[in-house]
Order: sequence, then C-alpha cells, then structure tokens
Amino acid sequence: MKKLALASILLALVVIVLGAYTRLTDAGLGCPDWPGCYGLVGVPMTTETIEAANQAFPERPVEVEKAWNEMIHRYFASTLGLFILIIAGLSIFKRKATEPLKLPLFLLILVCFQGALGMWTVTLNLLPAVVMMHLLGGFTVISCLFLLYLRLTPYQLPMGNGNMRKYAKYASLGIVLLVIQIALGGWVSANYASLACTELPICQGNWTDNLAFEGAFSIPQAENYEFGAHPYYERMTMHIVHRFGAIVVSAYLIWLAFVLYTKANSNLLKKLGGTIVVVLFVQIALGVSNVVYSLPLTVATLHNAVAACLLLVMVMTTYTLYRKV
Ligand code: HEM
Repeated sequence: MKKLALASILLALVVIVLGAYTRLTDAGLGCPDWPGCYGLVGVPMTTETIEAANQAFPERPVEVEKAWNEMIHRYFASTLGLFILIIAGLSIFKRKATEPLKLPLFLLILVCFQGALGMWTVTLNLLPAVVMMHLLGGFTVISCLFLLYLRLTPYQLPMGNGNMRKYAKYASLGIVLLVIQIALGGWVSANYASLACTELPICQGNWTDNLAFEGAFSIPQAENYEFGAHPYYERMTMHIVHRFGAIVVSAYLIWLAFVLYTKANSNLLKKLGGTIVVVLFVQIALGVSNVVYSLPLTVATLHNAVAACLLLVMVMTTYTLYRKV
C-alpha cells in the first residue's frame, strides 16, 4: 500500500502539471464534451472523423494538438483515479490494524468529485470558479496522498522535542494561508489576468486609483469564459491581490521556518525549516519570472508544480509537529 501511495503521489504531480499545461496552452476546451473527445475515446485524427466532429460541434472545430493536451490529462487523471480506487479497496479488505481506513475512503470520494469538477470545467465553458476549484481539488488530492504516505511510514517525532508541538497550530495556519494564496493564483490564471500587471513590484501606472475588488471576485455573466470575461481593472486587481498575498505568505512562512530552524533540536524539523525557505524562494523567483518574461509556458507550469511541492513540505511539517510517536 505504501508503494502504491508513493506511485500515486508521483502520478498526481504529473496530473497537476498536465492540468496546468492544458490550461496554459488554452486547451481546456480542446475537447468540447466529456468524458470522450468529440464522442471518441481518442482524438479525431482522420479526415472522416474530423469532419464528423466538426459537424457535431460546429462552434468548436477540431484542433488536434489542443485535443491531445486535454485527453492526455484525462488519461493520466483516470489512471490516478484507478490507483486511488485500488488503495481504497486494499484498505477495506487487506488493511493491517495500524493502517488508516478513513483517509483512503475520503481520497476516493475526493477523486470522484475532482472528476466531476473536470467535467464541469468543460461543460460550463471554463467557469472560473470551477477551474479554480479543480486546481484546488488536485492540490487536495496530492496532499491527502502524501499524508497517507506519511501515516504509513514509521518515523519517530518530534524526537523528544515535545516543546515544538505548540508550533503545530502555527504550521496549520501556514497551510491555510498557503491554500488561500494558491486559490488566488488559480483565480488569476482562470481569469486570464496573468499579464494584467507587467511591472514590479506591484503594478504599472496609478493602480491604487483603479482597484476594483467587488468585480474582481465576482463572476460576470458570459456564454464562454475562455480568455476571460472580466474588464481590465478587475483583472489588474486580482493580479495585485495575488502579489500582496505572496508578501503575507512569504513573511509568515519565513518566520515559521526561522522558528523551526532555531528552536527545534530535531534534525528533521531543522531540515524542514530550511526546505520551506528554499522552495518558497524558488516559487517567488518563478512568479517574478512569469511577470518579467510575460508568462513563458515552462515557467508558468513550474510555478504551479512548485506551489504543489511547497504545500507538501507544509503538510509534512505540520504532520511532523502533530505526530505523537
Ligand atoms: C508563496 C508564493 C506564491 C504561491 C504559492 C503562488 C501560487 C500560484 C498558483 C498555484 C498559481 C496558479 C497557477 C496555474 O493555474 O497554473 C499562480 C499563478 C500566478 N502567479 Fe503565483 N504564487 C506565488 C507567488 C507569486 C509571485 C511573487 C508572483 C509575481 C510577482 C506570482 C505571479 C503569478 C502569476 C503571474 C500567475 C498566473 C500564471 C498563470 O496564468 O498560470 N506568484 N501562483
């Protein structure tokens, strides 16, 4: 079960990266139906199948490359679903007394819901709230898988360092802040607001006069949300909020890492403190590069993957601080 959990974590990371790649190559509607693509298990490739697909979906003619991006994401996501089903099955029928049961079952429900969010992403034409929740769902799945892996791993902590346990609630708060920041990033991405601010550190021009919070966090009426439906100042506002969020989260995580590094006498906790800072700085550098180099595909995809890694480091830190034996 532990090996399967580890394989599922790696697979979940691949699915997250493929999801970001699909979103960033504007391939979210590469297949306008679900679960098939223009009604097929694969992508229409021959003249006949393409003609039939174009007749069935005249509003969205086939673009083979985008369709493949979307379908490859779906194949990997379905395999992940299968892995989680097997984990849940094993934990019901072959579980050792010490192994968790509720977590695998929760994961199974979660991955089904995540599949439904994937379907609504397509059927609701990239409705930003659904796209953002789909991103958060992916991050929740990988976090729960990682938690399962940690629970299956015997390691003793905080190694006589009970005085550190009081910081567990601060680490939990770190996770909450980080998840909010990830949701804000997802909101920027889902609303195509990535290039709304092209200057550092905050935004170009007299941005303070044009903030539009209410509009930025509501959803305008639209038939289709591909390429965004918000006016410019609302996109600018969401982008700015993500940047301020980065400042708050970074300050908090650096403080937490500093406490772990200086106060813990467990090597693992010290290492976790150091890892938080390193991963955080990589993430900030990628965010800044997104702005400076106008959203290169690799950088934007990595900004998503490293956000997932930062979350996993925080999950491990928090779990380590809470764990009794
Ligand atoms: C703790 C720090 C940060 C975290 C956890 C974080 C996380 C995220 C996440 C999860 C996304 C969504 C990616 C996607 O949908 O594929 C995102 C998008 C974005 N972030 Fe950050 N971010 C951080 C800091 C920054 C900073 C400092 C900047 C710039 C100065 C930045 C700029 C952006 C931009 C431009 C996008 C939109 C990219 C896109 O359309 O995919 N981020 N962020």
